[in-house]
Amino acid sequence: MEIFSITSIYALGVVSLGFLLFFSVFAMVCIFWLMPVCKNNKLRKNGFHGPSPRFPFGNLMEMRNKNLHQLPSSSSCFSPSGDHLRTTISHDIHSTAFSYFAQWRKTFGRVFVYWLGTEPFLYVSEPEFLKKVTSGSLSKSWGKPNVFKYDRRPMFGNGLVMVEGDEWDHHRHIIVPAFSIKNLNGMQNLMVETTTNMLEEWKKLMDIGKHEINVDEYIIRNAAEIIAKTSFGISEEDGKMVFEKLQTMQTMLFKSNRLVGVPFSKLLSPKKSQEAWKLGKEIDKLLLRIITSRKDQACTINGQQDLISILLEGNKALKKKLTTQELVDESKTFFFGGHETTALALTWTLFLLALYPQWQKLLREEIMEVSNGDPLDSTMLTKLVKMGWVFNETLRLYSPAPNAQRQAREDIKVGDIFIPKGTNMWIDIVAMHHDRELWGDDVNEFKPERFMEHNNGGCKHRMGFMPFGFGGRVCVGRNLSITEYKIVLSLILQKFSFSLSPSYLHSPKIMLTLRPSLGVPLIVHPI
Ligand code: HEM
Repeated sequence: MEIFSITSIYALGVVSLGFLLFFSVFAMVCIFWLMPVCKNNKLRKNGFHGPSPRFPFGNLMEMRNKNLHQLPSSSSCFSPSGDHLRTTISHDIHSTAFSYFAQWRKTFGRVFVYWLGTEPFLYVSEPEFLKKVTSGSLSKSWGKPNVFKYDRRPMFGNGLVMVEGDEWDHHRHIIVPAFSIKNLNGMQNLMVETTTNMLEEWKKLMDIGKHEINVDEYIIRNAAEIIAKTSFGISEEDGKMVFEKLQTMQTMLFKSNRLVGVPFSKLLSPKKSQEAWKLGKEIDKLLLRIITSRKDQACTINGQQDLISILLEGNKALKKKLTTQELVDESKTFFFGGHETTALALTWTLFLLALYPQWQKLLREEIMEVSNGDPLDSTMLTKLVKMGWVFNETLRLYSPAPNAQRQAREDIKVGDIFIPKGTNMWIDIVAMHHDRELWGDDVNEFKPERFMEHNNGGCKHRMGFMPFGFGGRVCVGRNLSITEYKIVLSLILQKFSFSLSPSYLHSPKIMLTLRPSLGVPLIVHPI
């Protein structure tokens, strides 16, 4: 009897395990296959087509293979004369850095469906479509894709870039005043001071006969130092630590061969995921120490409060305050969002000005006209009009933020367009900035003067030029980046002239942001 009951318990256990296994497999098939297929069928039924996905990678393998065939265009094989470089380097980066999208666009049009793993994405590079499905009251129907939330958490936490709905409203309301023109003006001396130190380093290199400088490395460190001081008033050492940890984390999280959307892909590189989360925690700890020490005492730089002090003060006055962890996440967001994008705008500008020395000359003359040799102040910065055109043209050709993503939080119906709840959207900013139909035949030429008469560079659609995003979620740091850009570029142009090094290889690549993946070596000379 006893033996019978042990056997039956054993059998029951095996059967339960069998059922559990069956239901787990069934649930996985449903979540990772049937549900996405269902979503995809709905999209197709509503007229959205695209390349055929393969389980479990979707179109990831095709994307990888298509990009492997695109080699960087080498300038080192040619004589480094300016004219020659101008004809060998192409600004048509959409067809090289994003060749998969460029090819699918030719086949399926400006809006189509492609898959990252088991996640279907509605690819959008048509401004009118984007306007229709996101403007007005529909803006609140979109959030940020869940599939990226886990990946990006160590970097942005639950900061402004990631939050949604009422929580986003609340965060944005507290943060926007910190970026007021008055606050930004107070940060200018610090930007000048930090950049002057960087340029002294360049001068020292030249004094020992070294004229080739990898400017991208200096520019990004300078931008990190500026944001560390203007945001948190933190020491150079702490700033350097946050910067280095963020850089390592970014390399780990956003290497191009990531398997986004592929079920259980994290298990393939558990060490890297763990390491990134560990770095995220270390940065949190450091920022937490800074914020806690600040709670009672505001920090001033040149008599001006830094961003975190302004945030803390704004927070004190509110009924519903940001928690300490939310403040840490916002600080991380400022740090990351605040240095990389501006540094890239400056780096790509130096590359373009090296390629087009006539614009270097024009900008130098403009700085002299406006400042008369005196240190630049905020009124003078607004008068650097041509520099503003160069800024816009650089952001158009080499947009540091190459795309934006959304996920529909509810069914969206506009006219005959139907987008089911849960649909991801991939907005290809680079494609719109390089679209011949929107910009004309000179779309891939560097022509800052196109911004002379129109703020949107004469683009045929208002939303065809959107380096800072669109709608309510437009970049909060826009004015900070323009101020920093004008100050750093003016100081460089006043002291040095530069051309592209023969060792330069043109290799724009996406790693969350759009980077010159092999650096920007310039030959620099004092004026
Ligand atoms: C040239 C420089 C910059 C570029 C090209 C840029 C680009 C962008 C873009 C495209 C978005 C929209 C993303 C989306 O819709 O998903 C965005 C949002 C944001 N940016 Fe920037 N950005 C720059 C500088 C900065 C700076 C200096 C800061 C802060 C110190 C900053 C902080 C943010 C934040 C917090 C958001 C989220 C806004 C929200 O969702 O409400 N950015 N940026």
